[in-house]
Amino acid sequence: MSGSGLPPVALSCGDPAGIGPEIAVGAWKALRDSLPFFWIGDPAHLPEDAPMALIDSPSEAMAAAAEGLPVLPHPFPRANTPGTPSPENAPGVVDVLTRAVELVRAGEASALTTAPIAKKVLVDWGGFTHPGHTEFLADLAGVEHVVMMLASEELRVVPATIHIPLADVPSALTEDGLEATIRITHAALRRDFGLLSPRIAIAGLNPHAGEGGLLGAEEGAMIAPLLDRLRAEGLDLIGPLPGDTMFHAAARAHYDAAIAMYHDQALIPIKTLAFDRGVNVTLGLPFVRTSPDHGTAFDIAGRGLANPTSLIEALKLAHQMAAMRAAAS
Ligand SMILES: NC(=O)C1=CN([C@@H]2O[C@H](COP(=O)(O)OP(=O)(O)OC[C@H]3O[C@@H](n4cnc5c(N)ncnc54)[C@H](O)[C@@H]3O)[C@@H](O)[C@H]2O)C=CC1
Ligand SMILES: NCC(=O)COP(=O)(O)O
Repeated sequence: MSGSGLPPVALSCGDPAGIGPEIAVGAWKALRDSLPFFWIGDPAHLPEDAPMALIDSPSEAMAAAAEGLPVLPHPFPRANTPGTPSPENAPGVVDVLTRAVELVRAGEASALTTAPIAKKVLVDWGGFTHPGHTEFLADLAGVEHVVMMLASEELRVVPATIHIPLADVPSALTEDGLEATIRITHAALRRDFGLLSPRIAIAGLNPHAGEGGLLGAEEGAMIAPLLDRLRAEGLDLIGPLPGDTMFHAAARAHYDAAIAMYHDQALIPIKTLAFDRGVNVTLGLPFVRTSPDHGTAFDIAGRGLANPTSLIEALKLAHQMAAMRAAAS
């Protein structure tokens, strides 16, 4: 237990050939006195000079943090080569993730923060059958619909469809799916972000939100009628708005979160505004999960260039959400 009375946050190693190991050490340096967390992975995959403290159980993390990054060891078959993912190590990345979830679900960890994985590496070599953590965690938890939110001080944004080809977006956008996304987002803004009457903006799919049907039909046929129905229940919804103009500073002042129709419509604005500080949060799971907004950054791994700030923000948000849920229960 920490000073807050909560167990520590579990941090999965992600792909060890990416920047995960070095930013975990950076996060420990920043948070060692304020936020208990532990890293699950192979200690031999950490940078050579990294201060670390091996632990046998998450309950030892708080005390161990005085010495170094608390590490719950999970041996991998191969040594690490930063920048070059190893086929032999790929199954271990998935095992660590599964082990971290088990610790959270057993109450030994208060929340899960994940370091980045390379999806294709895990699908090709790791027996992974999902396009990302979000879908994998939903499956592990037995939840049908979860929501990906990217959060920063400047903007919170949610893609209504996630890791699918752009060509599949129109058929994947269903009224039921969008309704679930709006409801889960609304509930999370209240529960996890303390916003009693959240204002949510919803993007259109097409240029100019369809321009009255001239540039696309989805807005008039599905999105606008759904928003009208939910507004009648009292939800504070704006839209459908043109995706190209809803993210400038003055527009952002009118909402607490924006729901976009596809991955890049959502992630381009937040990564432009706050790439080094954005946090990816999965909403709708029975436990808290956050992650940095960036990926494995194989191009700079092991070179001392990686910025740990997004991971630090992810750990802080995980701890804060776990504390809010504990206080409310
Ligand atoms: N949550 C997760 O597990 C995520 C995983 N990915 C995965 O990461 C892999 C690489 O994806 P990319 O599109 O190249 O995105 P990326 O975020 O890994 O890299 C994009 C650019 O930003 C730089 N960068 C990223 N994080 C940085 C940091 N902390 N400090 C300094 N520079 C940083 C990289 O060097 C690169 O130039 C893909 O396989 C993708 O699936 C991508 C996003 C999230
Ligand atoms: N672009 C966001 C991303 O790929 C993160 O996905 P996930 O692994 O958190 O599902």
